Amino acid sequence: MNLQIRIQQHFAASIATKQKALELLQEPILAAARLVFEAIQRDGKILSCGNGGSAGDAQHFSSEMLNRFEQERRGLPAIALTTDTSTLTSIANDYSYERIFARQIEALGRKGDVLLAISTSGNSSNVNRAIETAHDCGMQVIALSGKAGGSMKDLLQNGDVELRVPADSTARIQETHLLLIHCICDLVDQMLLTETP
Ligand SMILES: O=C(CO)[C@@H](O)[C@H](O)[C@H](O)[C@H](O)COP(=O)(O)O
Ligand SMILES: [Zn+2]
Repeated sequence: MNLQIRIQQHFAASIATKQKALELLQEPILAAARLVFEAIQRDGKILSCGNGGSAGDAQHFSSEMLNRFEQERRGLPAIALTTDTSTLTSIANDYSYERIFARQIEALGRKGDVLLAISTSGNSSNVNRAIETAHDCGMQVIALSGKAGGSMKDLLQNGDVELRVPADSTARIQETHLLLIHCICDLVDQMLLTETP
């Protein structure tokens, strides 16, 4: 098989997924950025989590908050719950893998904080436990998902935002999640830069 055709197919599918996402997700992207902005305004923070590629996305987001995105501005409060291997391995070992994020939220989550929960299937039980615990702490949730939304969609409450990418391929969903994250970072920067002191 001509491998160049596969490259062309990957690009075409990625572009088509992003185009469809643009048509469906503009309002929820704006709502997600508002949740992040409002949390920062009330001295809250953003916790983020996900597995595999989505763990990378959780860290990508927190680094853009803590350091910066494209504009010069103060560092913003965010913690990726995916990075501390001592904490992750001890929770998984002493309790269960399902609790690796929830246990950290019990310790760190405060009313007014926001959880960025990332799962392409919506069926990762550790991410879903994190959502339940975030709600117990009085936090709102931004859910980045895909496919049919999985069990994650049934956990969301009023005030949460679901950004479900209209695709079935994990890779296409992940590529679009990163675009959504960059949109949110940019919108938050715009909101911060135009806020009246
Ligand atoms: O990056 C990829 C596949 O592109 C994988 O590492 C993928 O993230 C892992 O299989 C995850 O465990 C999938 O979890 P989820 O997106 O269904 O929550
Ligand atoms: Zn991947």
